[in-house]
Amino acid sequence: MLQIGDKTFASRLLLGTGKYPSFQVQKEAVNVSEAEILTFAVRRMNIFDAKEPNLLEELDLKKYTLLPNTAGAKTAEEAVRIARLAKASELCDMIKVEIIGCDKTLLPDPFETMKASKLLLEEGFTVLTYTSDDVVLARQLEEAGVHAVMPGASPIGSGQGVVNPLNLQFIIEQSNVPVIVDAGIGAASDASYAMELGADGILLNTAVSGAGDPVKMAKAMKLAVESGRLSYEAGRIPKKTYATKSSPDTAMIE
Ligand SMILES: CC(=O)[C@@H](O)[C@H](O)COP(=O)(O)O
Repeated sequence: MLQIGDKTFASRLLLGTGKYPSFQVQKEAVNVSEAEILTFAVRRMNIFDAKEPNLLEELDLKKYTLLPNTAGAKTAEEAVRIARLAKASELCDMIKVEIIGCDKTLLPDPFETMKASKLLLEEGFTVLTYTSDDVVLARQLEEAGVHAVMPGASPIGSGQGVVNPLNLQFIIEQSNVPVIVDAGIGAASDASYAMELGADGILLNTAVSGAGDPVKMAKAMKLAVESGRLSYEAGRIPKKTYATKSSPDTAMIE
């Protein structure tokens, strides 16, 4: 089970809700993924046009935990304002802190991210923080009290998969809070690999919403996260330079 703050989840796949080709496909993909945590950008919520379909209105909120994020914020103050708005809507008291510091790479601003995380912790939020794969920053965020750290596998929407497995491994080894690998996953093998490294969960969006068949990819991601976790728990064999026979040399038929 994945535990974040005081909540536990059977699924270790967290799904983003942006950029699907249609509302129907979005609904089906969410369903097939069996994700229990759905993230959405508070600033992009459809609260203005009652005629437009709105996933949040259709969801069985007993089945899903909503994880609002502060996408669009460039400063801690903006992120805090967005988080308060999400809390006021009574959808959830969890918040994903996401403060972009560079428009080209969409990498997070470490200083504003730390500041916002601390302010929101003081206000009683359950804070999950999107961060780069910086090992020291991840440790300092945990020391500040965040409930989960969310290092990127690679830039948001790039689909490059895990570009720095060593840093992810260091973060995973040092962390006492869940490590959710967030952003950059491109294929099921990327998700499985990150889970095999020991990540506690994966948050992804584009790999599913932008896939040729998003519903099929949602299923693939569900299975990949599960198989990666099983493989991690089972314990992989050590890598060796040279071959080792896989059947014994003894008791051979002459
Ligand atoms: C940090 C961030 O915004 C990510 O959560 C994003 O929503 C998902 O990234 P991908 O679209 O690359 O999966």
